[in-house]
Amino acid sequence: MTQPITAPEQTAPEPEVMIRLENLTKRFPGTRRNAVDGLSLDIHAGEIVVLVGPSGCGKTTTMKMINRIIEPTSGRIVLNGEDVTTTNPDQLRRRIGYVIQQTGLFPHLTIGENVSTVPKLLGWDAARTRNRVDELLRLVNMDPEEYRDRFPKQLSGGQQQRVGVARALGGDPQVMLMDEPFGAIDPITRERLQNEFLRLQSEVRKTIVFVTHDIDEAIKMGDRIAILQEGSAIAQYDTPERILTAPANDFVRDFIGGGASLKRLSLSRVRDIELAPWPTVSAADSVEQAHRVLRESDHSAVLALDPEGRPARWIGADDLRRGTGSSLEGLGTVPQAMVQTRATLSDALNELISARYAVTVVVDEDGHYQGVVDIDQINESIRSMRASAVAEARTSFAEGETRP
Ligand SMILES: Nc1ncnc2c1ncn2[C@@H]1O[C@H](COP(=O)(O)OP(=O)(O)OP(=O)(O)O)[C@@H](O)[C@H]1O
Repeated sequence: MTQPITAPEQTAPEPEVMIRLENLTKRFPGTRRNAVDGLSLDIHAGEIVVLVGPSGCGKTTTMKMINRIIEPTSGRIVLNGEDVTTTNPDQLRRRIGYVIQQTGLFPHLTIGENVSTVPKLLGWDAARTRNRVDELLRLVNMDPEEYRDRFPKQLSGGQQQRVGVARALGGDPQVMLMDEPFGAIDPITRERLQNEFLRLQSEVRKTIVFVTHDIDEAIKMGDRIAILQEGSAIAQYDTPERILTAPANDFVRDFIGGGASLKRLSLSRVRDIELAPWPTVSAADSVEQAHRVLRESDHSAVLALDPEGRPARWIGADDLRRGTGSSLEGLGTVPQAMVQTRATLSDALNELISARYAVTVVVDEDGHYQGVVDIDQINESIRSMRASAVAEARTSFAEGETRP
C-alpha cells in the first residue's frame, strides 16, 4: 500500500526559549511545605514575563532560584540552552542583571561607582568602564555630568531606582530579574518609571522576569503573565489580553478582581488611538488672535504652545477676558494632565479625571504636542475592546464545539 503524500506542516518558528525552569522545587530547612513545588516554565527571549500572585505564593523564591541566590532543592534551570543548576553562581550572576525594590545601591559608593560594579568585575579598563557608565546613565534619563559623582542618599527614590536599573544593565546581561522594582515608589513616579522602562526595553530587548503582586502593573508591563498560587503553582500563563478576556479558572478571575474592562485600558497605548485635535495658538500670539481661535472652535480654552511646539499654557475664555495688554504672556495655567504617546489609556484616563478641561494632553518623547485624549475616545476604546473580546470568546467557543 502506498503512503499518502502529505504536505509538510506549515508551523510558525518556535520562539527561542531563554530561561527554562524544569520541575523546580524549593523546600526551606525546617519547613513542612515546598515554597516552590515542581514549577516548570519556559520564558522566551526578549519578553517581559511577570510573576504575579498573592503574598507568600513563592514569587521571590522562584526568581531568586534563577540566579541561585536561593539554591533549588531539586529541578533544573536552563539558561539559553545551558544547564546552570550547578555552575559557578558568581559567574552566573554576572550574566543576569538584578533589580530589587530598595535598589540595593551601595551607600558609600558614588552613582558612577555603583553603575560600574559589573563592568569592573568583568575586568573592563577605566576608559571603557567610564564610557559605559555614562551611556547607561543616559539610557535611564539621568545626566551623567549631574549625577555621576553624587551618592545614593542625594537622589530621590525614583532616581535611585533608575540607577538600580542602569547598574543591572552594566554587563549587558541577556536576562534581567526585577523584584517589585517600582514597589516603594509613589504612584506618579511609579507610572513614569514604568513607561520609561518600557521605552528602554523596546531598545534593549532583554529577557525579563518581573515580580509584582499588583495585577495592574502585571498587565501593563508583561508580554506574558504567570499567575501563581501557593507553591508557585501556575494558575494561568498567558498574555495579558487572554488573562483578562479568558481567565482560566476562578482563582484567576478572583485575582484579576473587579473592573476587568477598566484594566483592559492598560492594554492599549495612547499611540494606538487617533488623537483628537484641540485649538492651539503660539505663546507669542496676541490676545486678539487667541480670541479668534477660541470663537472659531467649540471649546472653552486654547492650548498655547512654546516656540518648540511644547504645551505651555491652557488659556480659557476667562483668562483672555482678564488679560490686560495684548500679549498672552502670563495668562492661563500650566498644563498638568499630560502623557506621552507610550502611556496607556489607563494612564490617560487617570490624568483626565483631574484635568481642568476634561482632556489629557499628549506629547511625544521630546515633549512636542500631538493632540488630546478625551472621555469619548476612552469610551470608544472600551467598546471596541469589548467587541473584540466577545468575538474572540465566540471563536474559541466554536472551536471548542468542533473539537473531538
Ligand atoms: N528563608 C526562608 N526560610 C523559610 N521559609 C521561607 C524563607 N523564605 C521564604 N519562605 C517561605 O516561602 C514561601 C514563599 O515566599 P516568597 O518570599 O517566595 O513569597 P512571595 O510570593 O514572593 O511573597 P511576597 O509577595 O509577600 O513577597 C512563604 O511561605 C515564605 O514564608
